[in-house]
Parts: sequence; C-alpha cells; structure tokens
Amino acid sequence: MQYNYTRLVNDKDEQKLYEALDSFETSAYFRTRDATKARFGFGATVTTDTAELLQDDIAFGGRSFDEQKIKNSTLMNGFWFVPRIAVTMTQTTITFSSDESLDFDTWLAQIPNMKAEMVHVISVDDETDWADRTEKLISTLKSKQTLKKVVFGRQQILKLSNKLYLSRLIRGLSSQNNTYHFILKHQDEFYISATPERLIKVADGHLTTGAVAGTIQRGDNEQDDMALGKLLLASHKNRQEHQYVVENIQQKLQAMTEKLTVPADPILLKTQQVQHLYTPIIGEIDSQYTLVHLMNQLHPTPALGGVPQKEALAYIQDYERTPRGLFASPMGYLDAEQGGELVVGIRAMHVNQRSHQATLFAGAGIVSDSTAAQEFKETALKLKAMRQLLKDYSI
Ligand SMILES: C=C(O[C@@H]1C=C(C(=O)O)C=C[C@H]1O)C(=O)O
Repeated sequence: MQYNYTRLVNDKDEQKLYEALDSFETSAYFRTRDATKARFGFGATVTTDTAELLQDDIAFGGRSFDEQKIKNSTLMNGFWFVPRIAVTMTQTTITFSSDESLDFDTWLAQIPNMKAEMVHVISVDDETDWADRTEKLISTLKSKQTLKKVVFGRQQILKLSNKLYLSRLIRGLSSQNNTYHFILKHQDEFYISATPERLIKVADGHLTTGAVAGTIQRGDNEQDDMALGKLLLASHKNRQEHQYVVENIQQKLQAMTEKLTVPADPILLKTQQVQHLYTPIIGEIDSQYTLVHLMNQLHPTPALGGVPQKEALAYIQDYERTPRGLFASPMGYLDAEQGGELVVGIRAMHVNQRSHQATLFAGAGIVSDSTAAQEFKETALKLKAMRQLLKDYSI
C-alpha cells in the first residue's frame, strides 16, 4: 500500500476503529495474544474464497475447515479480502495504510457513532445427544485400533432478540485474556473468536507454531489452579492427545523447514475458562514457501482434526451435526512480504444478523481413554467464552 501515515495513538482512536468495523460492509480485526498489537482492515478491493492468489497483498480472512459447503453463507465457505484501508495499532502508535490518498484523521472522524440496543438470548438449541454420540465414538476408538484421536465438535444455536454491534461486542473480549481476538465481517454475517491457539506466524523466514491440546478446568483459587495444572501435566491421556499434535506438526514441517526447535515437554497455557498443554515450536522456513503454503500443509493439525488425519476427517464429516465452515480453521492476516499470522478459529461463534442467529462452537479431542461426560463438561467450558461475551454485551 503506497500511502502510509503513522502518529501517536489518542484516546478516541480505539472506539472509532471499533465503530468502523460495524459501518463497513467488509471488515476484520486481529489482536495478538499478548494484547500489544491490533490490526484492522476496512472495505474490500478484492474478495475471494481462497488465500492462494493474495500472497503479495495485505489481506484478512479465513479458510473453510474442509471442502464441504454451508448453504446461505459467504463467510463460512472461506472468505479473504484485501482491505481498502489497513490500520495497525500498538500501545503507542497507529499506522494507516491505503492505496488511496486519504486524510486518515478526517476519515476516522467521519465514522458514524453506533448506538446498540440490549440483546437477549431468546432460545438455545443445544446438541443434547452429543454425549451419547461421543460415547459411540469412544467405543469405536476402543475397538478400531487404527483410529486414535478424533476432535469432535459441538454447536449451540442461539436466537437473539436484536442485531449485535461489533463495537459493543468487542468490549467484552477484553476479559478473554491470553487469547487472540479475531473478527471477520462481510455483509450480514460475522465470525468472532477468542482463541488461545496460533496455527502459524511467519516473519522474515522465521516460523512460530505450536501444539495446543489437552485441557483441564481453572481452579477457584491460585492453589487449586496450580494443582489442576500439575494434574494436567501428569495426565497420561492428555499427554498422549498432545503428543499426537507435536509429532504431526514436526512431520508435516520437516520437508519445508531448515531447522525446527521442539521442546521435549509441554508447558501450561491458561485462558479465562481452561488450561491447556502447550508446546511452542519455532523454525526457519525454506525461502520458496509462503505462509499460505504452510497453512495448507499444517491444517488441520490433530488438535482440530485427529489421527490418522484421513480417517478422523471422514468421521467428523459423517458424525458432526453440520459442516464446520470457519470453525477450527486457520484465520488471520497476510502481510505483503509473504508472511503474516494465522490462528485457529475456536472459542468462536458465527452470527447471521438477518436471522438473529448465533452459532457457538466447541470441540474436544477424543481418545480411547476419554469419558463422554468429562468431554461434555470440557466443551461446555469452551462454549462459555462466547456465552460470556453475549452476557457482557447487555451489561
Ligand atoms: C477444538 C477445540 O479445542 C482444541 C481441543 C483441545 C483439547 O481437546 O484438549 C484443546 C485445544 C484445542 O486444540 C475447541 O476449543 O473448540
């Protein structure tokens, strides 16, 4: 983008940018897990359902989980766009970029103020048979030695009383600490995620990825929380679930990287609702590969699909309620240097503003040692992130 303008951040910038997410037909937001940087994209000069053609542009978007299609949705079948205006905000500076010559401060001042009404949840359609279906999956895993792990997804469909405004919804994201925040909006749909999981970041030939798999609840106090963390680190079932992911990432990246550093043991990654086993992985990539190549090579890791991949994906297609769309898929931004950062769209919901319908998603890695009731509780905790966001909206 040829026009760039950087200045110090002022008090009103953030709220105005949030309102611009609502006022543009196409927009996106990406905030890093450590909350030090936020990127916005507004308006679209190009839109496409695959990222392959966009590798020399700044772009935002997400790919669909697999090739299955979702009816009446543009976003859920994979959606990428090159923004008219890109904004990057750190704690001190703000940078505006565009191919158009714009007075950015005049542009920002013109964004209309958004007035949001309260939104109530009118009804919840849960998958009440999810635990039974998980029980069947566990029996299959026990009897069929070739299938080792399946990440089984669950949905809750909520009817809402009114349209949601992103400028208000986004405020509640601040309590979802230690997660990436991602929003992708197009026309009457948006997808929002507060995910702890990065698929991949590429900058100057350096790659950062990692395995996030294996879950336990948070404790009510620090002591309990630490005890639960220790339990998770010592759990054979969770370590196995986790190890599948580490090995798979290593194997998939072997041919594309010069050097890969993989710690022997996981550490803990804690969100508001749960704690996970986490193995950060770094490396140097061969110069012919871009972020998009790596995304397609890595996705889906067994943190979201399963082991062996082909069989696990077939199981997911056959036994989950609907195709996943953007759920559990790579999403984020591409920069103009064939790098960027993609996270995995979990702890997430898809909203259709026309039908006032929100679909919340959660999944859990199932292995032969799993118990259905425990996994049901785990998915309920994971769904809580978006349920909390909707509660915070009306406070
Ligand atoms: C699929 C989800 O989470 C994934 C599954 C996990 C697990 O089973 O322990 C942990 C983190 C994620 O890799 C989700 O949150 O929806």
